[in-house]
Amino acid sequence: MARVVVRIRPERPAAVTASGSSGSVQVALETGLQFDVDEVLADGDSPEANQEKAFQSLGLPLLQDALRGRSHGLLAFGGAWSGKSYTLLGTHEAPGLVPRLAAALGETEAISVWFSAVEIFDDHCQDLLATGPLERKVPSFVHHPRLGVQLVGATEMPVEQDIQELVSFALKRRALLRTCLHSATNRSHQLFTLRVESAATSARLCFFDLAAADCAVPSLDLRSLEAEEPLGLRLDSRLLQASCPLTLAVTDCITGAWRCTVVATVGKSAKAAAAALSSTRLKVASDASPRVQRTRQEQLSLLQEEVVLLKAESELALRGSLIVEFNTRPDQKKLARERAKTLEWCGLTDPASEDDVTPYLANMSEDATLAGRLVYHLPRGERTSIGSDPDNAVVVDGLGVLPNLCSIVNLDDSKVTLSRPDFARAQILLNGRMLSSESVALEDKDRICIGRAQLLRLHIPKKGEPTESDVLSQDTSVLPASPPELGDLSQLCAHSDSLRDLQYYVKDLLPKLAPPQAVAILEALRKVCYHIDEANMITREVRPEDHMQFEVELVWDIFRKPEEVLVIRLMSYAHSSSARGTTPSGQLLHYSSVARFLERLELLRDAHRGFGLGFRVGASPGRGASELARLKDPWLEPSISTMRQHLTYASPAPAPIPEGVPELKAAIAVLRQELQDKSEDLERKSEVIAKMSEEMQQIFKVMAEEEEQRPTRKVSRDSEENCTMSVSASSGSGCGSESRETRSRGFRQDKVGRSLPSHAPVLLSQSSLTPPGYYRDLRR
Ligand SMILES: Nc1ncnc2c1ncn2[C@@H]1O[C@H](COP(=O)(O)OP(=O)(O)OP(=O)(O)O)[C@@H](O)[C@H]1O
Repeated sequence: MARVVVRIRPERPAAVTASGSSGSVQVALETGLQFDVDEVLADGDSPEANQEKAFQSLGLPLLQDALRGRSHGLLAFGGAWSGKSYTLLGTHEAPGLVPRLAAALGETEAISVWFSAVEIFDDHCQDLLATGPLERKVPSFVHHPRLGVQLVGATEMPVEQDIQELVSFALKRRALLRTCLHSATNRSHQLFTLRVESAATSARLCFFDLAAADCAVPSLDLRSLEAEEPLGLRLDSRLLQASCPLTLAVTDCITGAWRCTVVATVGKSAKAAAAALSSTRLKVASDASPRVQRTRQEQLSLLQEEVVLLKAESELALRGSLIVEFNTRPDQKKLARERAKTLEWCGLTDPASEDDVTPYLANMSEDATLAGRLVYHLPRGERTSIGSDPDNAVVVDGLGVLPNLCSIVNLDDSKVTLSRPDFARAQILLNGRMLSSESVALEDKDRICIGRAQLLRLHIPKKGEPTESDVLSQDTSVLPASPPELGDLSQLCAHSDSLRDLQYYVKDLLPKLAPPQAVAILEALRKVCYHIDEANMITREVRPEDHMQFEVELVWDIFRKPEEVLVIRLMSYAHSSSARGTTPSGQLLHYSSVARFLERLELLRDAHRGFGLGFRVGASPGRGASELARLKDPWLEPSISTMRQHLTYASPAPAPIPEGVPELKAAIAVLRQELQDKSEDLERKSEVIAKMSEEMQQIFKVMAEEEEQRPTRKVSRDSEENCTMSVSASSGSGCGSESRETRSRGFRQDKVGRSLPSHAPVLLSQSSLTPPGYYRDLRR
């Protein structure tokens, strides 16, 4: 409940009478209205004594609250010139509540006091302590659910010096109105705040100098207070509707969050006194309890926490909206269906794959971006078949992959077995070795090489989660890292066709060498033979008709490095027919070192890929391939003379480059001129041809007419003479410019001087139509 005090100026109106003692005073008006208040301050003649009395009554409770860390609001209601500002601020001679409180707080140790002054006018706020242009500083009131209403953006000055200077600075900047009664009356509401900070507490003392109802726009609506409804509830609804700065500013005072004091000042006007005393009916929401005031540091950390939360919330909201947008896009469902279908077709999905215990095969690749991209789950209790046949659960296509290569069975998510038919023994390697029997139990992280196309690694989650390095491992070596045992020779030979061909030779050789050297040679042989087998597989698949085969030979210089002891030869086994049958006769195509062979193997792999795409690769050695074709053939070794020939003659000789740019430019200019001359000449010639063909048309027409008239026409000798004379007169103009007289008589002269009828065919002279040299040019 707010404490209500009435202050009556010395010149009190006769209409106001007060009776009763402190704590229960009745103020009555002539009109009959009565108000119960807590205290009445009737001013006497001494201004200083009056102000001191007002401080004792109104100021001390505020001082005690501030020192205890409680905020307190004081609302001053009253008519124009009733003494509101006088009560709050006073004068230099008789300071009001604010300067007295500031002085009292300043005397207390370990407390700092800050002063701010804000004007609320016509629903706008202005900072009265701002030193720049007013419009640059626009403070505002912000309602925080836990910290209450906060004044943001107002200048706060530390109260270290005389506060009167700050007060008079602020008062000079407020909006005033000149009326017929008063020289200047307050047109706006003002809020003066003392923020009191100590190490443990933080409190605010807010003083509202509320303008008289008839002077301010808008003002607090006091009429509804007469209905004695709880103002707190009413203001809450107004808060929601209007966010009026004044309403926001007083919210904490009258909703019970802060303690509140109401001062009704009574001046000379009886009407204004009635309006002011109406404020004494102000009721604070009874169930509200004063809010615990937090220190500045606590407020700061609370706000920082909220900023983090709000950021997270907005981020969450943004992501949520993105997910909703993504999911509601019309093509998403269709795309998801198609993706699921594709994965199903590839054998890459299974309902069981959703749990975390189903074993799976993941591909290994030297390229880290491709490693682990293919994951084949092995459903529990099912047989997962692997091969190039589309009916298999896992379809793998590529070199050395048979239609039905092997199958893997997941028995109970921890026991997994692999079985393969006997004919596929060379096409499946488990950890670099062939399977000793048709069916074996697999272990976690076993490497399974499918033909020469795919290297897969088994993961059994129940036996340990694969690490990231497991999945992205770029170690794609198929053969085991451990060196072979000398006693393993027959098993190694069983792995490899090429090594099997050498087995008797190697068996003889190895006992003659020191054990380390023997192991090193065996290891080198194992690696090389593995690659030779691949080269032979490619060769058989891509060009079976050429019967070519790569083989290993050992150079009998065993003190060199093992790789240098081995050489690779390419043989061609054309079959020759004889009476005994068909016998292979080998022809050596070339030798190469291991390093060179490995380079060639890369080319062969490319050729195999191209073959898969339908390209014909290489030139057959037995079909008299051209030298150039041999050069491009990755199997064949071109002779030195072929290469030299190719380098010398195959590419065209480069055009001589002019020594300097000026010469080049001159050459271009000459060529351009020649081109222009030729095109002009061509134009002239085409004009002439057009004219000639026109003339020819005329001639043919005339001939046709002549033909029709021939029997009736006869030329007289006399007429012929006339014609000759006439033509002589016009000589020099040529036949093309025959005279009017000649034509008028129907005759003209031919080339040899004979007279002809004017419509007879005529050979045009060179001088009349053609340019000089035309016929010469034509002959060219
Ligand atoms: N109790 C008082 N004793 C002596 N002088 C007073 C008293 N109250 C007010 N005055 C004087 O009356 C004049 C008007 O007072 P004040 O400005 O405080 O009124 P106000 O209610 O704030 O008016 P407005 O709302 O119109 O601005 C001032 O010069 C002030 O000094």
